[in-house]
Amino acid sequence: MPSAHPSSSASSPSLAVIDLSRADDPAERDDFLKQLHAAARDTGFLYLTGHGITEAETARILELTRAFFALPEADRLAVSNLNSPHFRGYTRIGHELTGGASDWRDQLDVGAERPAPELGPDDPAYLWLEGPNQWPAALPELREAVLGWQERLAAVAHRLLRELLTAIGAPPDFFDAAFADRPHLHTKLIRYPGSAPSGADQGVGAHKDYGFLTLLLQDGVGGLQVVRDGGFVDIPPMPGAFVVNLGELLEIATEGYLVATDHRVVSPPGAVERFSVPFFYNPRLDAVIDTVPGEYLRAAPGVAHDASNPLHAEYGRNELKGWVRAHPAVARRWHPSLVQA
Ligand SMILES: O=C(O)CCC(=O)C(=O)O
Ligand SMILES: [Fe+2]
Repeated sequence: MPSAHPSSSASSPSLAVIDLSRADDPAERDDFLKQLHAAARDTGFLYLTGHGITEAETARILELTRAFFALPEADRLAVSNLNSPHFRGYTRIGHELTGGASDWRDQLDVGAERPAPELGPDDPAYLWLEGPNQWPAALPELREAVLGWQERLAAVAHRLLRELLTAIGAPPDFFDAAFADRPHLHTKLIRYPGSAPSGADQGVGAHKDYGFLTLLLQDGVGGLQVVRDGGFVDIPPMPGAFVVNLGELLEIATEGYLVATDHRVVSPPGAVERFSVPFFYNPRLDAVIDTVPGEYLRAAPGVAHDASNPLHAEYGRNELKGWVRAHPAVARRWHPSLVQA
């Protein structure tokens, strides 16, 4: 039974290692589903192997991520997200907020490449989240590489989501319509530039992801932590594995049976840089997520209410909530009506 005790920290928890290739082996399938069910239910976090993404692909995306952040600041600021009503582009270090405090990281937000929507006054504001990306002129190969990566990971996430539904005894195609045509894919290239001069160690503050599934590629530095038994525990990098976690929409859809778990990144020490590339697999913005049917519901506790973080079953609303909270300067510039005075 694969169970990881990753190398770097003696206190690291055992996080399940789920080998997706076992899903296709009739002799292994039942055990695979049992393990996936337990991992999703237990922490909502797991290591995913057997996903079919090659070492060369992951090396390439990390290499380009490093290359992006090595560009002169002027080249990065040329694609600032302040230019984008769609929250796409570059956020400078310290300009993203989580829990009201600055995250000590910079990042490039990318999504599905689509034209800017033409919206009327009655259209939901979350449709602004669709639109074109901003790409750095100084690194022309980034566009094709990131969009290709995003499509590859979407296919893995799609398989995994269907297996997860099967694992809890639900119809595997339950979300297919919600994801059809225009899934809201999102990829972030991130750099954590070491400790903040203030001494604060918030790489990214504790949060839940807003959508369905996150597939995270992290380099070898470490710093990711998840809540467990009331405290934070390290999720060390595991070569060849993605860290997968569940987002708020899966918690809503399963009435709290599956949970979106709080996680954060502690800044690397001193001048050590850490790079990571989370990919967020999300449905159409206008999808309204119904409860997934199944026997499992007998054990579902209901969604936990947190007044500081209202959850919305209309996916676009839930996603927009997150963007406005994390990037208030973009919201103030382009969508002032969404920002409370
Ligand atoms: O960089 C990481 O390891 C995690 C980032 C994360 O949780 C996020 O951006 O939602
Ligand atoms: Fe996250």
